[in-house]
Amino acid sequence: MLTQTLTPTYFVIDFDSTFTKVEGLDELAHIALAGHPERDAVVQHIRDLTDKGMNGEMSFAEGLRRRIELLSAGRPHIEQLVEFLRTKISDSFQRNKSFLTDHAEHIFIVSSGFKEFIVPIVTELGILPNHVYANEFRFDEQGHIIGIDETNVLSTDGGKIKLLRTLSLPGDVYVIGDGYTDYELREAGLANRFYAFTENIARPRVTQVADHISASLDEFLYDNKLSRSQSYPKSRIKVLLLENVHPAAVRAFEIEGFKVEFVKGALDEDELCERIKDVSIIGIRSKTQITQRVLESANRLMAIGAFCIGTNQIDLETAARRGVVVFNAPYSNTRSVVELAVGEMIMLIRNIVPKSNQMHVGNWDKSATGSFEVRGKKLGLVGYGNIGTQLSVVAEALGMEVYFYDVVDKLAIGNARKVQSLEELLRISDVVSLHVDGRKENTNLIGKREFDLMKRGVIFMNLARGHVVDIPALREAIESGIVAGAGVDVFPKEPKTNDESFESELRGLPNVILTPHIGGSTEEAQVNIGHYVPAKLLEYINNGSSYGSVNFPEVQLPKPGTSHRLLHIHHNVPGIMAKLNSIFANYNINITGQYLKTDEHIGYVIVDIAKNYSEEFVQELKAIEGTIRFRMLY
Ligand SMILES: NC(=O)c1ccc[n+]([C@@H]2O[C@H](COP(=O)([O-])OP(=O)(O)OC[C@H]3O[C@@H](n4cnc5c(N)ncnc54)[C@H](O)[C@@H]3O)[C@@H](O)[C@H]2O)c1
Ligand SMILES: O=C(O)CC[C@@H](O)C(=O)O
Repeated sequence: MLTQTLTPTYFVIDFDSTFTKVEGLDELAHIALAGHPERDAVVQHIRDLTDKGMNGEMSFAEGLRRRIELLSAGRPHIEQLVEFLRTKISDSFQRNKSFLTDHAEHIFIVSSGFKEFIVPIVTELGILPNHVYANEFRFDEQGHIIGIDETNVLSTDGGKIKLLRTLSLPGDVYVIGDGYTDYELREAGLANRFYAFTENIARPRVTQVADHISASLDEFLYDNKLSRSQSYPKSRIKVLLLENVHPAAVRAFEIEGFKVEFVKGALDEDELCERIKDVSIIGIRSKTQITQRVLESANRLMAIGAFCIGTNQIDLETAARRGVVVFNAPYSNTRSVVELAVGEMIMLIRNIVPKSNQMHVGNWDKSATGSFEVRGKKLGLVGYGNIGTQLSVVAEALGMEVYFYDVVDKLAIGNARKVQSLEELLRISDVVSLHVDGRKENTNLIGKREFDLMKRGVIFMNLARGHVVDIPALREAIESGIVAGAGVDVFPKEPKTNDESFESELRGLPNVILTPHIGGSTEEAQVNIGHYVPAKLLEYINNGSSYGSVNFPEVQLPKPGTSHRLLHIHHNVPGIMAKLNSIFANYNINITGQYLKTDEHIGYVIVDIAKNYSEEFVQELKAIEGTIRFRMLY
């Protein structure tokens, strides 16, 4: 942790919706009114009164009096409330217990809530009991709440102001809270700064007047250069998710405390250059092009998540040279593509599409002409990777003979047979299915020459990438009868959103199944991807692990434990490690773990250190010639 301290400063912290995620009095009503026929309505009434008070729309004293009247609670309910509040302490307060204990002498809880439930909670995190200023209940002999201590200054309008005047703190005062009454301390000149705390609730009337907005305690501590649990506050990390990725992904980043922006469609290059400026993580699918220009506009970008298999839409090399790690989901939708390919293959070879279309206009054409079984037919797979091999297994189970051609020497699975050239594969196959990756060199891999090599009456399928097939040549092959049926899921030019129309020379042809790039679009695949890709990205952001990346040296790391972890990404040129190590030696810093992986262009070194470090040490590491990016984790 950074160990700088501040000149004498007092921290005045609110309780409800700041120290805890909820409003204590609202929750007390919820507990006390269990079984009451109108519980929801009464609790809602109490919440409305709380909100009015917090927003400064109602006299505080009046709101408090009316809430207490509605409560009908007693001591046992307060005990239950305390148990409940223990589970509702704001995440960033829990993470930063050491700040609360280390600065206990300078921290005051000033709240319009009640000591009976505030003291047990805050003292567990190191707050001194005599530094808690809050209201107190009055009880009857049976322990029922019958009112509040009206002599307590906090039960009156302007109570926090009056209290702070009496405290007369001898130094700077920073107020952290979510309510208007917290801001009023600043307005009254009793505080130097007011931080609107928005981790649990952001009230526009309060944030508008705040000196700063802090989405977490880490952000407050970061602003004030105080020791904290996060080197860089997560609430400042912006995640941009495009192309309608699964809600599981949004949740994963929000739970982590990141700021998430969600966009349903893709963005074009200009829009993206603008939107990506302050983004740290971007999630896309197949439509968004992450070009060199986009990457050059992305000043803060650390990682890209391709919520799909293909990564040809991303300039992977430029990303790596800029220290941006790219992850994809290499298997999450494989099965979905295979099932669609099998379904289409059977529909096409049976000539079902024209027959179905005829039925819709009233024509009954019961004939077997031009309809075949897949059993015993030769399936030719171009590309024998994850999808190709899985399709191979399923097709064999259907009784097909499987042949494949791959540029890499691949081991045949089951009874599938490897052929030596694309030409040979095209000549022998009854069904040709493309499953190559989208590298540039595969542009127009299948054109007129290749269609001319195929058997007359072949079934042709492309569920890989649009640019792999020369579309005019495919149209010609369909019209000339070489291709008897085609299934096409991917196109050289695809609409960016569902509102754009689809233009293609393949429209209107017989026995052609056109699908809108949905090979991987099943609920199962999308939910898998929605969990898988964020997990990879978070492992990289939180831990430094690049395992599974498609453009970066892969390192799988243990958790940093109590060490500080330094991540240094550099151009792969000689001498960098020697320079790094000499800086560690000069500052007498003990290394507890070191991991290094390089590829042709970059080096990625991770160093765990046991000792506190200074800002000069960090600056020296950053200044090493050839450094691309430096990050500190703890
Ligand atoms: N339609 C969809 O919704 C959808 C869904 C998922 C994947 N895909 C696409 O499907 C394709 C295959 O995916 P995968 O997961 O099997 O990929 P993969 O990387 O596992 O396999 C691709 C295989 O193609 C081979 N290959 C590349 N170029 C070749 C060439 N010119 N000739 C022969 N072999 C070649 C590679 O060596 C590799 O074995 C990718 O293009 C992917 O983007 C589409
Ligand atoms: O869902 C997508 O946009 C892409 C699906 C597919 O082409 C992939 O590469 O996984």
